[in-house]
Parts: sequence; structure tokens; C-alpha cells
Amino acid sequence: MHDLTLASARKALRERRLSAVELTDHFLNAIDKLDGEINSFVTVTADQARASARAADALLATGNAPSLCGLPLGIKDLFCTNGVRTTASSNILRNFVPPYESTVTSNLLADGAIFVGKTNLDEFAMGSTNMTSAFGPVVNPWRRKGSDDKLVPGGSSGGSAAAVAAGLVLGTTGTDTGGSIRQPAAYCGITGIKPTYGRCSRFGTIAFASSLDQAGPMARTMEDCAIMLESMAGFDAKDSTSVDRPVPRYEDALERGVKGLRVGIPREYRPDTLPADIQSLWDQGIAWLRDAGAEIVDVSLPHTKYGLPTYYIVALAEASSNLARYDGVRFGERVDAGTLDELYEATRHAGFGEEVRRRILMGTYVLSSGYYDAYYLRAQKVRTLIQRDFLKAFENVDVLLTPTAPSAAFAHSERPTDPVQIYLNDIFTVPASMAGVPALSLPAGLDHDGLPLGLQLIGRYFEEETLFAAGRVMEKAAGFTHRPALHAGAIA
Ligand SMILES: NC(=O)C[C@H](N)C(=O)O
Repeated sequence: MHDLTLASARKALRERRLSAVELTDHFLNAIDKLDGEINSFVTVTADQARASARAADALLATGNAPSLCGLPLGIKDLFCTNGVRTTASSNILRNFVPPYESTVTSNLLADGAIFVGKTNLDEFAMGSTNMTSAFGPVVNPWRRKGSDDKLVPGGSSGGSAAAVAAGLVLGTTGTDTGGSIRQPAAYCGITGIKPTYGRCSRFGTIAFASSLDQAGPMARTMEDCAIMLESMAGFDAKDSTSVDRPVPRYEDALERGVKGLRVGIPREYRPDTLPADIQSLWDQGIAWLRDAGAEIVDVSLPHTKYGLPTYYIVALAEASSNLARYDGVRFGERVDAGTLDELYEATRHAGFGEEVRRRILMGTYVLSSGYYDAYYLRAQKVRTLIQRDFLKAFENVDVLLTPTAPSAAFAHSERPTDPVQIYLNDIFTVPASMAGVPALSLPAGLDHDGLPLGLQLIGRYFEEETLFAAGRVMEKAAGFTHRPALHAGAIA
């Protein structure tokens, strides 16, 4: 069962070679054995998962089961799940049990998916290491050759990525604001896609930066991500930025190939500091696409260098506004104190970790009178320039190929103390987020330490199908079948 993908498990369930109960028990056992070390789950919903699996088996027996019937998934603990604690990995929501279901998870449930639990993340999805979680850091299941150092899984969807990589679940949901699906996917050697902004509803997903937040699937293969995205995506009247467009059958696009496809290589994504392993893997990726019939074109995205600074203004401004609701009166855990102001202060100090506090302060600063025009307004204007870079490039090419991150996973002990150094991890993922275009990361190879590296494909608005097709060509060429040191298959 350790070699199953979502697609092969779906087939085995339909052909009744495997039951949903067996499959669910398998993953719950794997979580039991390994997650003490990895810490990828904040909450495991074993009883609920087993009950859903029994119901799924009954439905599968009728021969009339929905698309994801009986398939166990993990849900990032940022999606509200009805009756199941949803924490955003923050103390302020430690005991929050939503009375409603997010649209994305409702869609997955309606298609028959089984939720085995809620996965760990950086607090409120703010981070690239999964070390800011109030529930403790996630440990990347990969190890450097000859070393026992514990590595970060990336973030913020680090629990989701680590759980898939370690074989604890077949697929997970993630959210991506500036790279939170793609960077952890790259660090953990799995596949993840951030769809076009507006493709998946944000309703019921705890907000970080509303103009950037976007849900997407994380799984082992391109096909598995295509299967999950089809279920997760779609118009939702409850999210005003949700786009009313039919959801394609993404699976049908997988084998389209890349003949005649024009692939842009943005020169700004090749800084002098880019490690040699990443440079050569990128060149390798270019060769794979060229060999499969694509045309390679040099392109320029001149405003790339402003991506990070403008992201860290816009995202933080929105975060300061979104997180204002957690005051201990209307929302969140309360710390009782003398006056109302003291109550707010004590509540928010105890409820939020250091990184979240830093971001709320910076966000409040850039929105404050006198600084609004100088920072926030200017950043929004630069955001338009970044978006125009992509629109212009996409007049001439169909997709862009870049590395996903400027390094492989690093050790917990190597986590920089300067927050700006950590923000630099998002250098290649943030521009697509600022523009709202879709982008995916696939595991393309290993570095000299034996750690996975990802390559990123960026596409035109709502052209996720092209990304899946190009991604599938690269996936076949890469033949990435490596497994991390900590894997459920190794302990069976
Ligand atoms: N949420 C994200 O996309 C994570 C990004 N690294 C950030 O810290 O903002």
C-alpha cells in the first residue's frame, strides 16, 4: 500500500481490490507510528475517518460512488472543518471549533473524500519553515546524506507537505499566499499547485492576506493534484473574488504533451547566488521540455526584484486588518485583565507568536496615516507592474519555467534569526502570487546532499491545464521515485 497514489488507490477501491476501511486504517497506523517524529498533524480524526470509510465502502458497493470516494486526505489546519477543531496553528485559536465547513473542504467531502486529520502549518500561514507553529515545528522526513540533522519542511503548508512525503496520507490541501504550497512541496519532494487566484473559494479558509490567499492540492504526482483540484475548484457565491468559470477535467489535460509549446526562461530568476545544483537542474528541466518538442524562449520580467518587498507590504497590511478580529471579545482565546485595553493587550500578546506580532505591527505601520501613500499605495502600484510583466511575457510564451526556491531544505538549527533572510525563500514564488497567475512545483531531482529540489511552472490565468500537461512531461522525464529517510514504507 506504500506505493499507492490517489489515482491508483481510486482504481483499487472502484475495482474492490481494496476497501476504504483498509486504506484508512493503513494511513492512521502510519500516522500513529511516524508522526510522533514528524509532527505533521495538529489533530488526527481517527474515529470520524473510520466512520466515513465504512460509509464510503457501502457507497462503493453500489457502483455509484463519487470521484474521491474512500480516499484519505489531510486538511491544512487553516480550513474550517465543521465540528473539528481548527487552529491556524495559533494559540489564539487553540480551542476554536468551527460551526461550519469551508467551501473547499465541503467540495472534497461531497466527492466522498475521507479526512484523517488537520495538518500543521506556520502560525496563520506566516512563514517558510513551519517553525512558527504554536504546536511545535514540523520535521522534514528527508535527511542530508550521512547526517541526522532535523530539517525544515518549508512553509507554511509544511505539515501538509511532510505528511504526503512520509506516506502518511495520499494527498493534502494547502494554501499559498506567497509560496506556501510550492516551497514546502519543493523541500519535501512532492507536487503542489497554486491555482489562479479566484479558482478555489476562500470561504471558510482562515484569512491571512485576502488578495493573495489561494487554496490548492499537494500530492505525490501531477495526476493526483489534477484529481484533487477538480474537486476543490469552482465558483462560490460566498467568496466575492471567486470566479464563475467552469472547472475543466484537469486529468484530461495530463497527456497533451508540449509539442509546439513556448516555454519562457526568465533571466531575472538566475541570480549569481543561485546554487550550482539548482542551476543545473533548471537547465536539465529546460532540456526535458525541449526534447519533448517545446520551444525555449528567453524572457524578461523586469520588476521581479520588487516582488518580495512589495509582497511584504501588501500581505502584511492585509494581515493586520484580517487579524484585528482576534481580540478575545469577538473571536479567539481571552486572557482576562483589568481594563478593556489591558484585556486586548494581554489576549493578543498571549495569543500570537513573535512572527505574527511582527507582521501585524509592520502591516499596521504601512497602513497608518502618513505612511499609507509612501508604502501601501506605492506597493499596490508596483504590484500592477509585476502583473504587467507576466501579461507581456505571456503574449509570447505559454508557460514559464523557473526553480521553485533558492535552496534545498535547511536544518532547524540553521534557521536564520533575521526574518528578512527567511523571507528570501519566497523570492521565486512571490511574483506569481502578486500577479495571481497559477504556478506549480514538481520534484525534479536531488542535490549533492541527497535532498529534493523543485522546479516551478507558471502559467496564464486559468490555464492550469497547460501547467499539468507540461508538468507531466517533466515528471516523466525526472522519474523522481526517491523516498525520504522517514517513510511509512520503511517501518512496515
Ligand atoms: N503564506 C505563504 O505563502 C508563506 C510565505 N512564505 C509568507 O511567509 O508569507
